[in-house]
Amino acid sequence: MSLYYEAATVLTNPDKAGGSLKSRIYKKEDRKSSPAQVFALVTEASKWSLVLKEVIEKSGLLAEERKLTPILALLLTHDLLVSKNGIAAPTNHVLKLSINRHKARLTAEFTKARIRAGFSTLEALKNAINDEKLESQDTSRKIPLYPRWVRVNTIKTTLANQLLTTFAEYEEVRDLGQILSASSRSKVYFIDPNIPNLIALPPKADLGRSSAYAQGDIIFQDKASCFPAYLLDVKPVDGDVIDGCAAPGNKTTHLAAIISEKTSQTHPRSLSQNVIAFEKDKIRAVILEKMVNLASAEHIVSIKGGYDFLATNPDSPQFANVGAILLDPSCSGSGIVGRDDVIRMHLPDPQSGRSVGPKASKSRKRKRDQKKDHDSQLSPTIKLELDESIAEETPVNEDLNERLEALSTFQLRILTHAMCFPKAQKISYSTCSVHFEENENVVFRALGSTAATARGWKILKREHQIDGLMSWKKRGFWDNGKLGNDLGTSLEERQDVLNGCIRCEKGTEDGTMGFFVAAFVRDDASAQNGFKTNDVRPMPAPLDSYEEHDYEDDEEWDGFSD
Ligand SMILES: C[S@@+](CC[C@H](N)C(=O)[O-])C[C@H]1O[C@@H](n2cnc3c(N)ncnc32)[C@H](O)[C@@H]1O
Repeated sequence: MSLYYEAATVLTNPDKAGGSLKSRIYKKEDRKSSPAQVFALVTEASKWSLVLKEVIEKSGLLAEERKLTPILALLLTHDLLVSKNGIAAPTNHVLKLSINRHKARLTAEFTKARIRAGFSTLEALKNAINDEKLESQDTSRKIPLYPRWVRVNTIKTTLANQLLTTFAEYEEVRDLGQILSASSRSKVYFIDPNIPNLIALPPKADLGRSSAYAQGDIIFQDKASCFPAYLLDVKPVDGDVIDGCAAPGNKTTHLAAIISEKTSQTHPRSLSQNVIAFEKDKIRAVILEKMVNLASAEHIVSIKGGYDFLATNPDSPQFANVGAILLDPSCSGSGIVGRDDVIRMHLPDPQSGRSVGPKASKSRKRKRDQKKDHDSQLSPTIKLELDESIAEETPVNEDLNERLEALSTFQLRILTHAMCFPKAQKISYSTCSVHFEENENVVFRALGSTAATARGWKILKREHQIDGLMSWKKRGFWDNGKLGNDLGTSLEERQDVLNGCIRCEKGTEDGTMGFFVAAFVRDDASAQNGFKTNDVRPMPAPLDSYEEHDYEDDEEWDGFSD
């Protein structure tokens, strides 16, 4: 099979093979062309596809060359007009013959398209395409740009060291906006002012094959996802830390990094503080283990794979030293943003140019007999994920209200369960949801629970939060219709709780996903003494209890990401 047929098969994906574009190309063994050649053709042709789609449509190529599908036409036109080496096929190859017949018309349409786009030379057009300037003008593209957030893994390295090595050729910019508008080739970084050891790179910065990433020196993690471990502000005096819902492990490894940094400052030789990471889903627990090992956090993290955090007994001696708990339970995922490291291939309309060209009427006659091309039925734009990534959460859309009720019941159970650990002094609760039901609603109901009142759990007020988050402006909100007013709190207390809640919005200049986090601390003086853990056990699961999501991403793990 020729390079073009092979590349077209990768794009149409008739076997419905899962995985990213890279894994589909590089893992398939029975291919004649080299994977690098197929990958280069597909990615380069995608970059040019906005322009070439127009060229092909105006030339009437597809109306005349019935052997060509829109994808084949795009790949061949790319090599004919843009590639230095031209069409990679013998002179008498059927595909080469069919595209070469239209060389004059395609070249003329290409020149007109370039001039219409405002570029006086081919070189200027090439530069604009490489800098994705045409893509960013494409109005069909609604995904806002997000930076590529990179957390430096301080278990293995330091920010200063990474800036001198991995990012040695990069230049620092002082404004996140410069990062958001930078092209993927720009070597610029921005040091985040809120979270230590976090930097932002241009949205499509490709570090997935860098040795720093492969060795676990850097971790791709959204800024908002770094808030919970940082807000928990674990210190050596806090003892062990539980991560109740850990996979794929971004927050677990962040907790481990914070512990390792603080311990090396205070007790350089001893590391008696552990993170106990629970993950109910066995497949995701394997991913968690890989991530913990890659981050070199295995001496700090003890993984409880396949364990339900809700089934733990808080009074068990193994948790006697647990002083802090991080909870990032399953949620609707409504705050998740589609990452922008996908490539888009804009396909020419197979019906275009039917009236163009001398053979158009003849080809119309043949129309009914013609077997429909497989890829002519594809959507006009194919989106392909470049790299594999394991999401922290899988968004769900169906039956939203019912889903939110079941999820918030589960989230409240898990939070009130955490409040029962006798030595725990701090808890962080987070979701990547934008819904009040899963966020402030859960916080208020947890604060009103017997578990909280018996043990004196309060919201961590804004003024007591760690500096980088105290200064964060977006705070919790109140939704009148969704939680009764009878909470037994004054308006002032309610406002204190809302101010303690931290929100991130997606699609803003902050460059984060939609996210929520709040922390709780124990105030022993206000605890209603005399309760035993059993008295304050959280409510039993309701009939329509939360059911685990079907995680789509349980295929072979190929690196970790947000
Ligand atoms: C939102 S994800 C956690 C993301 C993770 N904190 C991170 O930053 O990479 C929620 C995880 O909790 C797990 N989970 C849900 N209920 C659980 C339970 N009762 N006990 C332990 N793990 C649970 C899910 O399988 C899922 O992997």
